Amino acid sequence: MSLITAKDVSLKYGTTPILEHVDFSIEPGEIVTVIGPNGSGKSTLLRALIGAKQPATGQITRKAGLRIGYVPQRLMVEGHMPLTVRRFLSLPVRHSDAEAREMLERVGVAGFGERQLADLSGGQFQRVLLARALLGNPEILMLDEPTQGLDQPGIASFYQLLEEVRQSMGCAVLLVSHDLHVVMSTSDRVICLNGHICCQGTPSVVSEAPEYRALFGEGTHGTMALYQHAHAGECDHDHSGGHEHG
Ligand SMILES: Nc1ncnc2c1ncn2[C@@H]1O[C@H](COP(=O)(O)OP(=O)(O)OP(=O)(O)O)[C@@H](O)[C@H]1O
Repeated sequence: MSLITAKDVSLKYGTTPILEHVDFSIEPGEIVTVIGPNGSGKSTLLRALIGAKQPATGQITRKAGLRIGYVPQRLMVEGHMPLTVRRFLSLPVRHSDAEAREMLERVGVAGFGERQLADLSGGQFQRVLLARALLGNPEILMLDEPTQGLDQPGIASFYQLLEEVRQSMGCAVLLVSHDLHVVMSTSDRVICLNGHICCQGTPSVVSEAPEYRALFGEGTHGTMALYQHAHAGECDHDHSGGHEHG
C-alpha cells in the first residue's frame, strides 16, 4: 500500500496556479527525489503532501496514522538564543537522553548534545535536524533542500547518510533538491517538476529525457556520475569529468 498518493492534484496561491494535474505516489522504503527550477512548486508539493496546504482540485491520501519526519528547507536560529542540541531534540516531543544520544551518534554528530544550536556548522545542523526527524521513527522522511549551503563533500556524505538511514530504519525518503550533481542516482525514482510533472523515472532515464534537458540544459551529464558508482552496471556515461569517487 502506498504511503501517500496524490491524484490529479492542482493547487493555487490566490488565483495563481502553482501545481497542475500532479499524480504522485510513494511506496514504503523508496527514495524519491523531486527536482525542478526555483519556483517550480517543489516545496508547495511537499506542503500539500503533509497536509499543510489544501489542493484546489484532486485528492491527496495518506496511509492511516502515517508517521512523517519533516526536515524543513531552513530554520532560523537566532544567534543569541540559547538552545542546546539536546533541548532542541525534545521540541516539541520529549525524548529520553539515551534516545537522543543514540540518534546523534547514528547521524554522525555523537556527543553534540550540549553544544549550542547556533554554533553548529551547516552540515552539523542538517544532521541535527535529521536526528530530530528520525526520533519520531518515521515511515517517510521528507526533506526540503536539506543540503543547501553545504560543500560538495558535505552534500555527498549527507546523501550517503540518508541511504544508510533508509537501509537501517526502512523509511521512505522524499527529497526536494536542486543538487543535480550528486542527488540523482541515490534515488530509486526522480520526478522532474515545473508546475506539472515534466518527466519521471529512474535517474538515468530522467537525465536523458528531453523535458529534463530542456529545463536543466546538457551540462550536468558528466557531473551526475558521483553516486552512480554505487550502482554497478548503470554507468553508461562519460567518466572523464574529474569527479570524486565515493
Ligand atoms: N505562501 C505563498 N503565497 C503566495 N505564493 C506563494 C507562497 N508560497 C509559494 N508561493 C509561490 O509559489 C511558487 C512555487 O513556490 P515553491 O516554494 O513551491 O517553489 P520551489 O520549487 O520550492 O522553489 P525553490 O527551488 O526556489 O525553493 C512560487 O512562484 C512562489 O512565489
